[in-house]
Amino acid sequence: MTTPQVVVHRDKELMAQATAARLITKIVDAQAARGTASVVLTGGRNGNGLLAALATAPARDAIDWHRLDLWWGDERYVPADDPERNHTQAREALLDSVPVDPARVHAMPASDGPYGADVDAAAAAYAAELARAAGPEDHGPVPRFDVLMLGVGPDTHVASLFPEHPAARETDRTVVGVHGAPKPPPTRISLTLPAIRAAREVWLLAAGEDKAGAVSIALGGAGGVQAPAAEAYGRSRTLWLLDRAAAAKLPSGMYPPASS
Ligand SMILES: O=C1O[C@H](COP(=O)(O)O)[C@@H](O)[C@H](O)[C@H]1O
Repeated sequence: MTTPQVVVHRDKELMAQATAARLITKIVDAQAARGTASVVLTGGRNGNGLLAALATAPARDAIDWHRLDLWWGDERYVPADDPERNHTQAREALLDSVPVDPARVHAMPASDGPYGADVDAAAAAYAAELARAAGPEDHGPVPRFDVLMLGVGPDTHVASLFPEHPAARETDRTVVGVHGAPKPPPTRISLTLPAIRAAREVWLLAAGEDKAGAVSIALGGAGGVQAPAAEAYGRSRTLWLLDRAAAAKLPSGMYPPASS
């Protein structure tokens, strides 16, 4: 487990812009070192805010978009063109305006796709796609993603791993179908904590006062079943990227002064 590092920005707009700049640098460095980069996207307000900031960042053209693999941490199991899909929202915020290679955009299956209503089969198919992408150097069933991003929900959920739900207890499978999620829509697909922990870096995003309780619980020593965000960490780095409102309930000694 890597010890979480906490960075606090003045507000959610600055947090999105600073995280976009951080992500550009990380992708460019990974492409220079290994030829390609792999990033796991998150849905939700902060994930989409980051993608929108990336879309307007002048330095976005430093990324070689053709040599970037994009995966998702979770998906709402609805039809492919549903506006609630994380993939649809990512396309609108960024992906439709940059030259990504469609073969490297690994969207999770949709409910009107080949698996129909069988979300467990859809999750197994995504696990198989991840396993095919993993090389010997990854030493496991998923690639060592360069960056895996997670929006933190007000209840401490990350991806579609909700507190006390079976998916948050999964220790074997890398991707699971989620049934009866407390946040709509109830049927979802999610990476599990073991898959999340395969990433080199895990970045947790939280902005707004409705996230302050979740941030303090997760960083205050809770377990991963009660607070899934608490046990989402990367192999070499775990970074919590917050705005002041989301950090309001943390002890001030836990992080450096917020950027102004
Ligand atoms: O439903 C979801 O919610 C979380 C957090 O979303 P937010 O709007 O509260 O920031 C998100 O991380 C997840 O990907 C998404 O499916």
